[in-house]
Amino acid sequence: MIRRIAIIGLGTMGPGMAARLARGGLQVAAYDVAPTAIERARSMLSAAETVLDALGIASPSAGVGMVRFTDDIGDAVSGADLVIENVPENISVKADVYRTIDGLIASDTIVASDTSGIPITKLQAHISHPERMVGMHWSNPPHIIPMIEVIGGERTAPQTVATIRELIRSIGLLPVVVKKDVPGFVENRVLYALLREAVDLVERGVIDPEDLDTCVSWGIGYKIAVIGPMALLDMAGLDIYKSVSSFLNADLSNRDDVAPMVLEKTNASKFGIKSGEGMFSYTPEQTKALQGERARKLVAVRRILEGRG
Ligand SMILES: NC(=O)c1ccc[n+]([C@@H]2O[C@H](COP(=O)([O-])OP(=O)(O)OC[C@H]3O[C@@H](n4cnc5c(N)ncnc54)[C@H](O)[C@@H]3O)[C@@H](O)[C@H]2O)c1
Ligand SMILES: Cc1ncc(CO)c(C(=O)O)c1O
Repeated sequence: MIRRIAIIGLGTMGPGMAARLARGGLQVAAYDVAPTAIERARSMLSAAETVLDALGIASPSAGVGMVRFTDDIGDAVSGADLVIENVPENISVKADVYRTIDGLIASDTIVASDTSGIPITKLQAHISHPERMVGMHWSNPPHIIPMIEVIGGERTAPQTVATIRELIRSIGLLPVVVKKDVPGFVENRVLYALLREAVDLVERGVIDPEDLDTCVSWGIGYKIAVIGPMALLDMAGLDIYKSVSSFLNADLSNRDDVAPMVLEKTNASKFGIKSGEGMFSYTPEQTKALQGERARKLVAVRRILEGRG
C-alpha cells in the first residue's frame, strides 16, 4: 500500500502534483536540486490548494496528507513507497536521478516517471529494479486535470501497473492504462497530431493564431470535452468520416521535423508564458490574470462535466 511519496523536481508540474496527492491523504516529500525552485514551489503549492478548495476536493477523513519540502534527496526518498521523478524531459538528466536514488530506496519502492513521452523501456534501463518502474503521466495543470496515463515498459511487472492504477483511482482521479509503450503514449500522440496541423496552418498563413484558437476551442475542444473522438465518429457517421478522410488525410501536415516557426521562436528564447513571449506576448500582470482566469474556468467546466454544476 502506498502512503509515502517523494516527488523529485518541482518545476511546472511538481507542486500541483504534491498538492493533489496530499489531498488524497498521502504524505508527500518534495525535493528539487535548485533552492529557487523549492521557494517558488511553496507559493505554487498554496495557489494549487486554493484551486483544490474551489473544486471541493477535501482530504479524506482517514488521514490528512501533508507536503514537506526538503533540499536533501536522501531525506526525500527515505521510507518512500513511491518516488515520482519529475525532472526535465531529457534521458540523461532522468538517468542521473535514477542512479542517485538507486542505493537510497528499498528494492520494493516503485519509481514512476512523469515523462511526456520517453518510452518507459528506455528509462528502466537505468535502474536496478526495472520491474518496479512505471510511467505515470499527469496532464498540466496536474491539480486540476483528473486523467493520468499509466504505462508499463517491457520490464515493468503487471503488479506495478496495477498498484499505480489503484492509487490513482483511490484518490478520486482517472487512471488510463496505456497497453503499449509507444513514444508519447496516447494523450500526447493525439495532442501533437493536433498541434502539428495547427502550427502548419498558422505558418502557411491559412489563419491567424487568435482565430485558430477560437476555431479549435469552440469548434472542437468544447465538444470533445463531452463527446470523445471515438464517440464523435459515431455521432458524425463513419460514412462521413470515410468520405472526408479519403481526400483530407493526404493533405494534412505530415512533417517529421520541428516546424521552422517554432525553431525561429525558440532560437530567440521565445518560449511562451515562461519568457513573456511565444505565440502571443504576456506582461507579468497579464500572466497572473490569465492563470487565475484559466483556473477558474477549468474548475467551473470540471464541476459541470462531473454533474456538480
Ligand atoms: N510542463 C508540462 O505541461 C508537462 C506535463 C506533463 C508532463 N510533463 C513532464 O514532466 C517532467 C517535468 O516537466 P516540468 O514541465 O515540470 O519541467 P520544469 O523544467 O518546469 O521543472 C523541472 C524541475 O526539475 C528540477 N531538476 C532538474 N534536475 C534535477 C535533479 N537532478 N534533481 C532534482 N530536480 C531537478 C529543476 O530545477 C526544475 O525545477 C518532464 O518529463 C515533462 O516532459 C510536463
Ligand atoms: C504541449 C504539451 N506537451 C506536453 C504536455 C504533457 O506531457 C502538455 C500538457 O498540457 O500536459 C502540453 O500542453
